[in-house]
Amino acid sequence: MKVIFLDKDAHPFLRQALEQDGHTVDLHCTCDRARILELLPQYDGLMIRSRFDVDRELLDAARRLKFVARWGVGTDHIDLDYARKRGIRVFNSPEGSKHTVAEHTVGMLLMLLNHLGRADRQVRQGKWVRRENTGTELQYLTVGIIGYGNMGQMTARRLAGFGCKVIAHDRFRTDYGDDYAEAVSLEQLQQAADVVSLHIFLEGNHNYVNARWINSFAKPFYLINTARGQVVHTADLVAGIKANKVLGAALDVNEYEEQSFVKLNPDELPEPYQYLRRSDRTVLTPHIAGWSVEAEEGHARTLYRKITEAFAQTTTNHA
Ligand SMILES: NC(=O)C1=CN([C@@H]2O[C@H](COP(=O)(O)OP(=O)(O)OC[C@H]3O[C@@H](n4cnc5c(N)ncnc54)[C@H](OP(=O)(O)O)[C@@H]3O)[C@@H](O)[C@H]2O)C=CC1
Ligand SMILES: O=C(O)C(=O)CO
Repeated sequence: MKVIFLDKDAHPFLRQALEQDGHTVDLHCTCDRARILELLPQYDGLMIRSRFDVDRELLDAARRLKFVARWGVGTDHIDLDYARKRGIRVFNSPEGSKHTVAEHTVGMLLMLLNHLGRADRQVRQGKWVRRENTGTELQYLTVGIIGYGNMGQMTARRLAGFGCKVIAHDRFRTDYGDDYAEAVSLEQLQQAADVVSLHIFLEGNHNYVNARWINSFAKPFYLINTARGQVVHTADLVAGIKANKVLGAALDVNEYEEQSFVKLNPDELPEPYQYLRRSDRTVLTPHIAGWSVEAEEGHARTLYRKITEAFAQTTTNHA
């Protein structure tokens, strides 16, 4: 097979293993989309993170494409229905990043509960503030996980060690097959949770966190979002923080990240986002929950396994 890689920073394992199996791998990392459309007809496989939308136009250009290997998890930029119709397999690699997402989630939660971001900034500015930075112990809290898939399960497993109560709501499943979280309905979660961590995908979940959803909680709560920015309606979240319905928010993703940090000055973003930047009750990270040294190799090995299992043309010992 001929495979085109659109990411020069990808861990070398996948490329090397495919080459050792006799496939050809070409790196085209700096091309723009127009050039990729010209190149694609020659390729059987496409390896991509999230640089371009893998939409109908791109899939049509790739006349002999057999697979798309999504280096990472979210497939919201891939037209999965059309790929399926064309018989193109789509592989992703949640096995690679589920541990680091879980650790990042817990890290952000600890930052919120213990005011670590603010305290760090204050000490750097020469301020020694203690009472205002008094923490809240996780062990006495109930953490509600929304979406009990790869990331949700790993987060529950990490949280179990802190002694807190972990409950989880997943839209279809009620038997989780583990002891880390108790399965509950959304309404039960909204009654009990002190912390909510979002681990749902974007499809069908735009503005999932909105004013009505926030106001349905029995108690003020902390919100963590490592899923997708557009799952949260930012203006409604800010209103919730101002009304003390939301005690704090840790966001690794935000609804403006695509159009802003790539193309615009963050200072030009709308006011709700400026509020999140100014507030002491937020923790903001640049969509890095899924990034760790170990995850990179994990993505490479996972995709190699999935590609070779699907096409079963080679027998190797790499995986
Ligand atoms: N910040 C980062 O760097 C990273 C972010 N992510 C993001 O994390 C998210 C989760 O990934 P992953 O755990 O692999 O996804 P999974 O598909 O494994 O899990 C998501 C779960 O959420 C459930 N679900 C979807 N919508 C709802 C809803 N409205 N209410 C309750 N449950 C719902 C799904 O149910 P069902 O399948 O039954 O429909 C599924 O069980 C994705 O958006 C992904 O892109 C992932 C890696 C890194
Ligand atoms: O893999 C994903 O879905 C990510 O968001 C990583 O950047």
